[in-house]
Amino acid sequence: MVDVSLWKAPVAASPVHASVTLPGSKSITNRALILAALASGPSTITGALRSRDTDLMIDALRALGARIDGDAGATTLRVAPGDLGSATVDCGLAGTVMRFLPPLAALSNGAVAFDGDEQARTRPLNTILDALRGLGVDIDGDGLPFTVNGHGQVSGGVVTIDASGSSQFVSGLLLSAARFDLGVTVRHEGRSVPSMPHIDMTVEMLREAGVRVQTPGDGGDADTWRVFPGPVDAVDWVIEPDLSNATPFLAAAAVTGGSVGVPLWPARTTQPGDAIRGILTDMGADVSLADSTLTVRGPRSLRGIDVDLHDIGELTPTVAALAALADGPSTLRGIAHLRGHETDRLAALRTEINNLGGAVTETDDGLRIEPRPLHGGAWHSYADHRMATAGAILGLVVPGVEIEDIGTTAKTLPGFEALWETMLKPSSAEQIGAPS
Ligand SMILES: O=C(O)C1=C[C@@H](OP(=O)(O)O)[C@@H](O)[C@H](O)C1
Ligand SMILES: C=C(OP(=O)(O)O)C(=O)O
Repeated sequence: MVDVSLWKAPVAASPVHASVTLPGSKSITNRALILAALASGPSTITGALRSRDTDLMIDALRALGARIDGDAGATTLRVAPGDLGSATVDCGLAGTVMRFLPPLAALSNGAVAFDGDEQARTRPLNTILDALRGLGVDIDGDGLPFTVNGHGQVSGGVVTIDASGSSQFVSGLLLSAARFDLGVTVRHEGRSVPSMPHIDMTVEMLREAGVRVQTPGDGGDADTWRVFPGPVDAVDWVIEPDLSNATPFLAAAAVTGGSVGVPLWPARTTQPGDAIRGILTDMGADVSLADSTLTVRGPRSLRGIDVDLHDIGELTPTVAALAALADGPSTLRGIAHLRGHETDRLAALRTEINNLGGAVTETDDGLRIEPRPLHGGAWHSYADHRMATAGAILGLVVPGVEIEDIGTTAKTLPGFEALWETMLKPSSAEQIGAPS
């Protein structure tokens, strides 16, 4: 149920100067959990994110038969694979749970019943269920709720899908495919696949677990990914900080003319959040990476931007908030698929920024944002963690922004309000820590 209480977004009385340490990446944590549950021995996961999306994944894998040691909130997890059996899975509103788990559930010996939040029922899902049917899996239903009737084995083989709605359809099939009799060859046909770095993340993590993968980039056909059958090795995973969750904090420096540093920024990563460096630079901020800390120094005023976010759609709410505060117009393109995210993010951003006096129009594949003086008002978050954090960015410089259901940030960043409020304290340049 949506919490309709309002959180008064704090205004930055002066430029923000802070160091903010972020917890682990949602996307890497949930992939590591899946691979650990399919592995041939016990794995450890260090620096795991504990949030609604990752706890739903942990609960589901435990219900399916994996043993996961680590109390509520523990960021070091020991995962021992077990025999997979009947289970009930709550997907919440998590794309990674609803799309990564059905292929794994197909390997179980028993019926695995999936459901989730009411709002999750409208997220695109049938592509992966149809793909699994094409690979020999018995499934009742075409969307939430649905049941995967596992028979302990999946034939696998070649399947053609339209993954233009979500990269998670491809990632989900690839993650479990080494355990299918024939592995899998996924061919995409349709408009281009979004969020390609997330598929690269999947491929990289599979290879780290000793799985043989062929991609379009290494001799395979265009838009085709192949996972060969074989064991999944146990790995001691170390999770990078969540760079998408870092973006609102970096934006705080950009919109207040301050400076924010994020330690433990990886030198090389498949996380889309890394692209915030180029975006903030193009908007006029000074961005530097030294001694593993990414530091953003805000300009006197931000420039508008014309940017294709097709590969990095997750960053759209942050970029839209930045653009609404820039001194010239912006165009965000390549993100039609955001209409199937936690909420229709294009409609939500247009509506909420315009409610504060903005001038945002929706295009076929994105947003056009004209700068306007903004005023305070209620900001609806639509159970979308990134809508809530986008409102917080605006609230730093627009007095009177009140955010509905700030607790929805717990989807990927529990404790967001405390981290945000601490960032605004004068002493916070010293260190703001993630929970350990
Ligand atoms: O694989 C992943 O971990 C994700 C892939 C992307 O999904 P889409 O391809 O549906 O945009 C991204 O937006 C989501 O937050 C996480
Ligand atoms: C789209 C997102 O999440 P999900 O994994 O639920 O698709 C997101 O975190 O921006």
